This record gives sequence, C-alpha cells and structure tokens, in this order.
Amino acid sequence: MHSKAERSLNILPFWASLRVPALLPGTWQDNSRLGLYSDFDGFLHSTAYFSTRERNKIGVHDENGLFNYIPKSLEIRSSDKAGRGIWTKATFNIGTTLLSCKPKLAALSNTYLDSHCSACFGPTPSTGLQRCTQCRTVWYCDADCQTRDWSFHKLECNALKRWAAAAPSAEVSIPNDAIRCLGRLLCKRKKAGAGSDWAMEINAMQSHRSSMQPSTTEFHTHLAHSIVQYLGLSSPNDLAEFDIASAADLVDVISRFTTNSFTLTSPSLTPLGVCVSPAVALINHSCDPNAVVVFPRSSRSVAQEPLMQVIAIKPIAADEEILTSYIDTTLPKSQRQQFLLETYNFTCKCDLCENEGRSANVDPRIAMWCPKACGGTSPLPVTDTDIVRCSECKAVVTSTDAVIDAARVGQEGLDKATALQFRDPEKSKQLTNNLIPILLSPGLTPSTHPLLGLSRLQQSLLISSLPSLPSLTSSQEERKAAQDLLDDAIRSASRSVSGLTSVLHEGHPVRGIALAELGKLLAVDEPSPKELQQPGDAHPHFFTKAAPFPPSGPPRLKLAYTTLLRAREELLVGFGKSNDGGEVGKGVREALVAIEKELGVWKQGVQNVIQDQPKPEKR
Ligand SMILES: C[S@@+](CC[C@H](N)C(=O)[O-])C[C@H]1O[C@@H](n2cnc3c(N)ncnc32)[C@H](O)[C@@H]1O
Repeated sequence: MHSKAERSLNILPFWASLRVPALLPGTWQDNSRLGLYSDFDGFLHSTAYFSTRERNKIGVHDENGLFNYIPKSLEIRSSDKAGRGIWTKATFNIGTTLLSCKPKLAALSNTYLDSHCSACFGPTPSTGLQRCTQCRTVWYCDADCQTRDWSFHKLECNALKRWAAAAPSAEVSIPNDAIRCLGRLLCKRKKAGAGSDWAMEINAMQSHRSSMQPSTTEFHTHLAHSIVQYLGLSSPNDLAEFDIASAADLVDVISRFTTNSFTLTSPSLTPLGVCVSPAVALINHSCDPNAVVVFPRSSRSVAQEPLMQVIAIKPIAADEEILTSYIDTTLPKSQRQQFLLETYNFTCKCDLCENEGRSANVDPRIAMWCPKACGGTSPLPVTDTDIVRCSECKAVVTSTDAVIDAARVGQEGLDKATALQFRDPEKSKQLTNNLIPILLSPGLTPSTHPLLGLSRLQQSLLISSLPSLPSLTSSQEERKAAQDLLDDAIRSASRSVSGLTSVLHEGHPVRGIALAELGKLLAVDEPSPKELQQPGDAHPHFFTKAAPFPPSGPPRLKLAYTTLLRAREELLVGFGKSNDGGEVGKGVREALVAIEKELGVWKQGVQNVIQDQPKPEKR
C-alpha cells in the first residue's frame, strides 16, 4: 500500500523537562578522595565556603548596556517575590517567538560527543564529523564549525588531554558536560576580562551561595573539586588566575551556573547537553508557564545554532511577566516543590501550587477514576486514613490501601527503571511492562504520577527496540511479533498522549512531540496487518471502549493522519509559528502530505478527515 521509505520510523525519545540543568554528578569526582588535591580539601570546606558575606551583590552590574539584544517589546523588571524577571510591553499571541539568542556557552553530553557537532549541536552530517586531532574528544561538522568553537575549545583542549591521561579507566576519561561547561565558563571569563559585557552578564546571574540547602552544598563541593582537577590547579592560589579569590567565590560561580543553566535539547526534545544564557535565565518560574524555551533548529545559518528561543504558549497581555517552567510540570506538587527548593532555592507560589487541594477540580497528576465508573475522578489517597470521594458522584474510594501500595511500588519501580534505561534497557522495559498494569488496576488515570512517567519510559524503550522490525521477506511469525511490538508501542504512546494532554497546556512542545511520535507510530507500515479486529485496549480519544486499539489498515492510517494534524497544530505553537513548528513540525507537515496522497483526500482536503473522527467518549 505504501512504501517503507515513505513511512520509515524516525523517532527519537523525548525526556524533556525543559529547564532542568543537566548536572549529573561527575563519574570521576570521587578521585578527590585519593588525596590528589588535598590542598583544596581544607580550602573548600573552610569557613569561607559558608560565609554569608555578599561579594558580588546581584544588581551590582547595572543592566544598562547589558542584555541590549533583548527586544524592545520586553523589559527587565524586579519584583519582591522573585527578583528580576522579564515582562512584556506589548501583547503576544500563542506561537510567537518572544526572545531568540545563541547561548553564551554550551557543552554536549558525553553520550553525544561523537555523534553531534560540538559547535552547532547538529547531528552527524552526511559527510561525517571531524575530530579535534589534539584532544580527540570533541567533533565538528567541518572546519567552519571548528573555527567557530575555537575561542572556547582552545581554552579547554589541554585540560581534556590532561584529564584523559590521568583517568583511571576509559569510561571516565572525559569529564561530564557540567564540568566541561563550567570549565568553559571560567576560562572564557578570564580571557574576556572582568570589564567585558560577556563576563558582566555571567557575573550578573543570580547566586544562592549564602542560602543554599545542605544537599546542594554537598553537590557544589563535589563540583568544585572536579573543576579544580579539570583545570589542573594545584593550589588555591592558582584560582586567582581565574579571578576567584576564595572558596566562597568559586562556590558563587558554581551556584550561578546551577541556578541559571539550561538543558540544551534537540528539536525533538532529547536532552543533548547543557548551556548558559544570562538573558533567558532572567525569566522566572511558574508550574503553569505562559512560555517555553526550545531549540527548534530553524535559523537559516548553521553559525546561529544552537539557537535558543522563548515561545509564548498562552496569549500574553502587555505588562505581564513571562514565566517558563524550570522543572517537569507533570510531577505532583510535592516533588515539584522539593526540586525547586533544592536546585533553585525557592518555594513556588504559582496558582497551580497554591490551588492544590483547595479547588473542587481534582489535580490530574494525582487522580484516580471514580470507583463507580461514573466518569469522574477522585484525588489519590495519601495515607490509609484518608477518605477520598469522586468529585462527580461523591462515591467513596474503598481501595485506599491498594492505591497507596500501587503508587509506592510504582515510584520505586520508576526510579529503578529510569536508572537502568541505558545500562540494561531490556530489564528497564520489563520493569515498566510489569508495573503499568499494577497501577492501572486500582484505577490511576494516565496523567497520574508515576503512571505517566512509566508510560513515557516504556514508550521510549519500545520505540528503541522497533528499528529491528523485520522486512516483508521475514517469516509470518517474525512479522506477527513485530506487529505486536509496534501495537504495544502505539498503546503506550497513546496512554502517554492521554496523560500529557491532561496536565500540560495546549501547545506545550512536549505535547506536540508526543502527538507526533504517536502519529508516526500509527503511520508505520504494519508488518502483519490484522484481518479481523478484536475488541481491545481502547484509544482514549478516538475510539469507543469496545473498539480495538490500535486499528489496522486504512482506519489506522486515517488515525495517523488526524493525530499528526493535531501534532502539527500544537508544534506550530510550542516551537513557534515563524519556525514552522521547528524541525519536527516540518517533518510532520511532510508526513501529512504523504498520507494525504495515500488516503486520496487531496480534493476533499483536511476537513473531511476531521469530520470522520469519532467524538471522544467519557470513561
Ligand atoms: C534563573 S533565576 C531567574 C532570575 C532571577 N529572578 C534573577 O533575579 O536573576 C532563578 C531564581 O529566580 C528566583 N525565582 C524564579 N522564579 C521564582 C518564583 N516563581 N518564585 C520565587 N523566586 C523565583 C529564585 O531565586 C531562583 O533561584
């Protein structure tokens, strides 16, 4: 019916929390315990470290003259609640690019160093990547990309060689992205000079050194040790070269970095590394944001990449504050607040946080279906004495113990499966396969944590195992197994979409990408199409309970089409209208055109397909 080439699977998993610093503790940081840098041990734990004396007060550097690339329609203002932030001076529609700039510095994650360019962050071009012949660690598209990155790389090349030479094993021969990014920051700051705009913008970023949580202090000490080791400093005096007078100063820089860094993502939201933009970092947080930060790879010139853009996902009036989310907003309030306090040192008081438990509406992040199946939901019980009721028919939940147990087992399993996802994907997949029915059976909704997290992880693991789909020359059995795998991935993706659409605002890029993944899965050639449809797992949006899901044959392709149409609409918002929805949005447009040809709807156009779509049914 349709060729494999036209509808091959090209899906990357997405993990994005759009503004979480990629600060995994360095795998080799514990070497400081070997006593290699014993001079620093006392220094980093000295009283100076815990000093509350403010050295570089925020605002010491007048914003006048700095950040002059922020458009005139925006303004930096200050509030008692959250310090500086960015406010609008005009109204903006959804999908408008509010701010666009290249990060001041960035570093690829170790996983992507040999598959992505360290300058433009693009994937390997058809001509292949070229490696730096000196450190043999970073790779570039070509000489142009290498030249553009040279102002940074020349400062780190020797440090990378030194680290590799001293590494006890190949697995730890490259410091992680946070250490390399911090190294770039310190070297460039020194090179640019304290009076330069570059250094002043970096120094103007907020630090929480004087009021850190104890867990954060420990983490920062670890990072400080690694940086010292990476830069090859043998005594505290060497730090003076980097304009750092004391341990407190070093922690100040680290705090600025951790409070203000961003995860740099691919156009499909796969985290690729870490980056710093002092201008975008001025934007404050809300768990229900009106804007998002994305990297759509839509600039006309590679030299502009990785271009970072702030896009409005809600209409924004004049004199409104632009707010993005620093965390994964699919998480329940308790986890969001804990993360914000530990990493960003504040307690969020956004409407979503303030209204939890107060409003009549059940938060879909912590919801279960009505025990009488009236279609309503009730909040999840937290303790075994909690009496919770359906918000519609007021039926009391009696399976309290079972629900609490399932949620606890699910959280432990999610943590374990997440830790295993790269080391042992098969085991991780098995865990998610076992746990999801345990959470579905007492009635957790698809948007409820940790079911949503498990579904997203399962979907990604299933997709990763799909490229081995057998060709049509394979045996009937192999094709049947491949069909089952594909159908499992579709059901998992469908559950994720259903969960994400309940908790994220329409147009949120994570929703758009999830819909695009579901649409692409539905559009993949079926290895062994079903002749007869059996009742099965119902698609929550498009099918009645009794209808089989996923469908087979032309109805499946039609569903792929409507799903991709929805994806395109949402991607146009989340990745910006002027970017044509980013790389994924453009890909979805092309897929839609190809399917339109197959469905023979050229003449009738889009409208016919939408009219055919069954209406969603209440559970
Ligand atoms: C990336 S900075 C944002 C810009 C910062 N307000 C400034 O003046 O530089 C993050 C810090 O801003 C503050 N912040 C951001 N959002 C906040 C909020 N919703 N409530 C309270 N403080 C907030 C916290 O101190 C947080 O660590």
